[in-house]
Amino acid sequence: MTDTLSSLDDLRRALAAAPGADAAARTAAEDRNAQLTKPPGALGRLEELAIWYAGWRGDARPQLRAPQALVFAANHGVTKQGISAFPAEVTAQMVENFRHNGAGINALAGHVGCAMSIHPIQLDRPTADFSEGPAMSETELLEALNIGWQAVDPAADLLITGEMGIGNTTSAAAISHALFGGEAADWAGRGTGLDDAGVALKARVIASAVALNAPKTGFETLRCLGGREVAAMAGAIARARTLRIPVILDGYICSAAAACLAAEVPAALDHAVAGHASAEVAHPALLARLGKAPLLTLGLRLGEGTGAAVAINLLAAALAAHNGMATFAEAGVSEG
Ligand SMILES: Cc1cc2ncn([C@H]3O[C@H](COP(=O)(O)O)[C@@H](O)[C@H]3O)c2cc1C
Ligand SMILES: O=C(O)c1cccnc1
Repeated sequence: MTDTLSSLDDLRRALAAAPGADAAARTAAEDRNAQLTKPPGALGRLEELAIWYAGWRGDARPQLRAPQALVFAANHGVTKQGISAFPAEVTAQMVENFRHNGAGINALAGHVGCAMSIHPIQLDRPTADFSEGPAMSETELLEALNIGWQAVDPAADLLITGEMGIGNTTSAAAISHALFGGEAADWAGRGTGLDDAGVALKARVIASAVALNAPKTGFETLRCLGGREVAAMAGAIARARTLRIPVILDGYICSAAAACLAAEVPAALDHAVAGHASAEVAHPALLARLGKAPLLTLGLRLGEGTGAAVAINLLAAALAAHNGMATFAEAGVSEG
C-alpha cells in the first residue's frame, strides 16, 4: 500500500480495494465464544466486541498490545461567526497542554497503555470560513488527509483518533446536515457550552454554509465543510481500513469525519465500532445513520479521543473474557 495519497481518486480506490475482516479467524472466534462457560450470549456486546476484534486482527484469540491514539489539531475560519463558547486561541494553548501531558486524552489514553501523539496542522493558517465558501482547496484537503494517512503506525493493533479545534462541532454539524439532510438545527449542539441564542446562531451559520457550498459527495463535503484536523482523522481511519487495523470511533467530530468516508465507499467503516455517544445532541442520530450502536453513553462532550479511550477498557474486558475463560469441556461443566 502506498504511503502517500496522490489524489482523492487514489483514496477512493484504496478504500474500495481494502480487504475485509478475516472470515476464518472470525468464525474460529465465534466457535470459541460458543464453547465458553456461560449461557449463550450472556456476555452481551462484550462477545460481539471480542469477535469483531478477532476478525480484524486475523486471530481467534487476539491480544491487545499496541493501541495508538492520534490527536490532530487545527483552526477554523468559521470561528469568526461567533459559533463557539471559547476563543480560537485555545486550540494552540491546548496543543501545549497535550505536549505537557495535561489534557483529558493524555490521562485516559495513558490509563489504558495507549500510545498517544499530537499532530498540530498549520495552526496559524485557519481554514477559510465555510459560511462564505469552501473551507479548503482540493490540495489543502489532500495534504490534511495525508497527514492522517501517514500518522498511522502499521504495527498498531487498534486505532483511535481525536481532535482539538475550536469551532469544529460546527464543522461536524455542517457535514452531518450536508450528508443526511433534515434541518440545520437538528444537527447543531452546544459544543463547548453555547447558550440557546448561541445554538440558534450556530444553526443559521450551518444552514447558510450548507446551502452555499451544496457539496454532492463525501470528499466534497469534507473539503467544503471540514477542517484540517477533521480531514486528518478521515485519512487515518481510512489508512487503518486498508491495513485492517480496528478502529474505535470517538465523538461527534470523529464520527462526522468517518461519515465522509462512508458516503464515498459504504464499506469504509466496516473496521470501526462507536466508542460512545457524546452529549452533543445530534451524535446519536449521526451514529444511527452510520449503523453504529455506541458502546457507552456517559455524557462526555470533550472530544480529543477521550470517549474512544474509555471504550478501550471495554475491549480489554471483552478480550480478557474471550481469551481467559474455560470452555465447557475444559471445566467439565454440562452444556444446556
Ligand atoms: C479547554 C478545552 C479543551 C478541549 N478539548 C477538546 N475540546 C473540544 O471542544 C472543541 C469543539 O467545541 P466548539 O465547536 O464549541 O468550539 C474542540 O476543540 C473539541 O476537541 C476542547 C474545548 C476546550 C475549550
Ligand atoms: O462529541 C464530541 O466529540 C464533542 C462534543 C463537544 C465538544 N467537543 C467534542
